[in-house]
Amino acid sequence: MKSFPPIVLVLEDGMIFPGQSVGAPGTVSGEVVFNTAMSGYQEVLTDPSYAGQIVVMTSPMIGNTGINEIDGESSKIQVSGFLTTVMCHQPSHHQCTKTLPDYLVEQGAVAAQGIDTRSLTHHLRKKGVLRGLLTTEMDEPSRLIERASRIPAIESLDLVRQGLSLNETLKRSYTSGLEVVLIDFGAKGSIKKCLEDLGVRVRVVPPDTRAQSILDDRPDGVVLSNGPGDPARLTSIIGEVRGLLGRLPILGICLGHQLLSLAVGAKTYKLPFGHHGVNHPVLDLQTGKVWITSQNHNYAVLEDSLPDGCEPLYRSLYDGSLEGIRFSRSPILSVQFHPEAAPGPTDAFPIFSEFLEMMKR
Ligand SMILES: NC(=O)CC[C@H](N)C(=O)O
Repeated sequence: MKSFPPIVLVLEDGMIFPGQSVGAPGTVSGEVVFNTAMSGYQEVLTDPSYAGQIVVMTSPMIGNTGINEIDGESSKIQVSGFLTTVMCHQPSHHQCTKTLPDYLVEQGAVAAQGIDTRSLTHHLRKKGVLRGLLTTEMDEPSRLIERASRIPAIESLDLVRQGLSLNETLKRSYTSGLEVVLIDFGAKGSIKKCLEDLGVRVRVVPPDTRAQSILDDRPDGVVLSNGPGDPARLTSIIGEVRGLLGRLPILGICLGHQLLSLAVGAKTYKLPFGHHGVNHPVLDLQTGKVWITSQNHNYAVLEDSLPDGCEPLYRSLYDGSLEGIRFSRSPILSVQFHPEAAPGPTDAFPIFSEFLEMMKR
């Protein structure tokens, strides 16, 4: 039987969770968050919104279908660290090209199996997100705890500008005749794909692109992507988003939704332990329908801070937090959940068609 080197997760509050290393040796740090998805670990690992975070999967066994060539949301692993109870070392799936542990090692990602993810998740639910050090380099517990307490808060990190661009140029047919600019704050590949599947030409631009240069190219609409970190620290980007308001149709997704809200003067706040999973029920306030959505965020927009002309459209049925808004005077639609799913249910795909209709009008 193969043996695995020891690894520990050390939290800033002094809790220590031992496990076995199934990735590369080394030390990583970040904000520890739990994700309740039972599948879709490849999408989670490669979602740039997770930069700066160590992800705990609550599902007890991860890796059963291995890694394939198609499900990556970007070209590399983006999470800071990855924790499971049981890691599958012998996957089975017809599209599988390598095992999850082999992928973690190849990508230099620090990861653990054998972690008591249930008690860790209970702890995070009680205390809220905590900073953690995940390391194969053993030391005195007191020294490790001291190091964990010195990890910079995610709010102080410039994660969006770490160059997470989506620049693959696939040959597609643009049957709708529409062109959108996708501002890449760490965009998941599936957002671009969903738009392209609807026949939209997508031009990806970097996070610091000026509003005027986007407007000069006269696209039919702008999509503000998902991305990592605290939205409120992105002040210059929020200023540029403000410059787009009322000038063309805009769709905001997750971080994009938060930036759009901040641009109109609303406020964001940090949730106690975030929403990370694929079964989050959201109420459509217009129709009374419930959508099951894919979610990954630690911040939310404060509903009470929305200005006039900006109405709540969706609300979380877990904690009542705001999940989407619409503007009465301009074609702007903005959602906190992930209409592109990946991983997760596709209930919210119609958000993209609704945006297309806005652009056509
Ligand atoms: N997926 C995202 O875009 C996440 C947005 C933001 N970083 C948050 O945690 O709330």
